[in-house]
Amino acid sequence: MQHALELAKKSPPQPTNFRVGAILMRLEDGHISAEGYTLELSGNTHAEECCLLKLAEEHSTTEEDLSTAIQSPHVLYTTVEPCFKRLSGKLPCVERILRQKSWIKKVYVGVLEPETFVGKNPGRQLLEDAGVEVHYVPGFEEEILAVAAAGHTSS
Ligand SMILES: Nc1nc(=O)c(N)c(NC[C@H](O)[C@H](O)[C@H](O)COP(=O)(O)O)[nH]1
Ligand SMILES: [Zn+2]
Repeated sequence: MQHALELAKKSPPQPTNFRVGAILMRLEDGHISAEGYTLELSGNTHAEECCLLKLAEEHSTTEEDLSTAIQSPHVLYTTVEPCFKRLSGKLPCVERILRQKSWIKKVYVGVLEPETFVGKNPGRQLLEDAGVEVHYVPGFEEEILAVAAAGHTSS
């Protein structure tokens, strides 16, 4: 989670989203298959989205078809829990993860999504219902939120 937080710090501060870092780690050996942070790739991307897009690129496939290219189970670390709704209307990360539930078996989150933009985030339940475990990693909340909201007007 510390590594994901370092990634989040690379994200350009914006008032309209959170700065998030994410890592896709292979379960069997801890190999980092992909990592990303908010807005790393063009197109108003989320950190989790960047991980999937970069991995798809690496396997010469699309994000949608990634589950045909990846077999070994992975865990996703993300400093802020995956979004279930986006003000931009782009596909939320919970949906993106559900498409990959054959190989993304667990999601570790550093904080639950603050209600700043879209209110309560029921994404965790959707993931658990689909068989993707969601684990909360305590101890990083304060720093994760400070980084995530760095682009917001100081409240
Ligand atoms: N888990 C997560 N990873 C991210 O990389 C990111 N930026 C958010 N942020 C959640 C927040 O709810 C959305 O950023 C707003 O709803 C605006 O939506 P867009 O980002 O413009 O699609 N959440
Ligand atoms: Zn998202």
